[in-house]
Amino acid sequence: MVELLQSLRHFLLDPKDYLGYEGSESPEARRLQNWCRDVARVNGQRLQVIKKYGELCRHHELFDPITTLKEDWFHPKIWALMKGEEELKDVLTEHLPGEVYSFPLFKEDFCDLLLDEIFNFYSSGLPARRPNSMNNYGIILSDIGLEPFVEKLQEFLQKLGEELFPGPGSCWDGHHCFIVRYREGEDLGLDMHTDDSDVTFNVCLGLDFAGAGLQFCGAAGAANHRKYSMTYSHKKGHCVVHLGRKRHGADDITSGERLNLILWNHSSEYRQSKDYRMPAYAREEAAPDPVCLSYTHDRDFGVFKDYPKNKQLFRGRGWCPPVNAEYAGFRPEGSKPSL
Ligand SMILES: O=C(O)CCC(=O)C(=O)O
Ligand SMILES: [Fe+2]
Repeated sequence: MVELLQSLRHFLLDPKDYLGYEGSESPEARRLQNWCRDVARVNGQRLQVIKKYGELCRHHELFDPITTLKEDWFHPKIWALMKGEEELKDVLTEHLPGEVYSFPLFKEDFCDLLLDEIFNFYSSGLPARRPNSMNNYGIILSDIGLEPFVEKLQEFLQKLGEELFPGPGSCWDGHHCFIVRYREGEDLGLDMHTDDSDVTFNVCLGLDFAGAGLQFCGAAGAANHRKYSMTYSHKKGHCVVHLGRKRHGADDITSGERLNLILWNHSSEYRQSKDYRMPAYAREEAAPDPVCLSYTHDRDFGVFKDYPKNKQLFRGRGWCPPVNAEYAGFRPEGSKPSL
């Protein structure tokens, strides 16, 4: 153990020396040097923002690394479940066994408090990275000083993950937690996708809105990957939890504004398993359901739908389905139907 920690320390302090690249001008050494420089720059900027926002934040209790989560933030049913005073079946709605569930997580007052903090960050004018390539208006919570809150929340939800999704829901040791925001003139909805997450929690924080159903299709690699399974309707304070590999997407908001907290959980242990490293990829059972099509991922999107405005650049970039998983009668976009 001591040796392992010493090696880790050596690598973190001086990766070039650790890997024997010191003094070398090889492409690998240069790549490593550039990578270290980029990571240091991004991390430096992030720490600056956290420090500055520490002086501007409104709800200090959210940022405190020491104190535990407050009972008063949580819906009484989930709190009681975690204390062993409620039964799972009385707290949880099972939408798709082993794949999608929902439950009340936060009290409405706590959603308002969290949103007050988020809007305060927006109005601070401090820079924030976008949570992923698809959400352009969200915030990564660790980037504004809320990493301790995210860690405590993940720990709080771990038992539930383990019970509902043995494997992907076990032994979480990483997270990516962010706010997504949808309103007129900004992002309206989200294309069909799977998450870089083993298990995803998605909590609606408000505000008032219409539309924005969360559509679920099949799991990546399953014969029904692009077949419709259900629509979840968001409710303030309620959380939907699903396998990251389940294909899902958000309908456009038709009025109002929606902000959700998304918690992606990673389990290194699960990621070393055969199930994760060598997943079976079944042939698709039939042509996709239109609601399950993705303009960012699918090779046949244009066969069934017109590309949305400003999304033409994705044409021809899709990978799904892989060649060996094509359904009978598949044709990629741009090809002529056979007579
Ligand atoms: O907008 C939503 O509710 C879903 C967001 C989502 O799936 C994601 O960010 O990965
Ligand atoms: Fe997602």
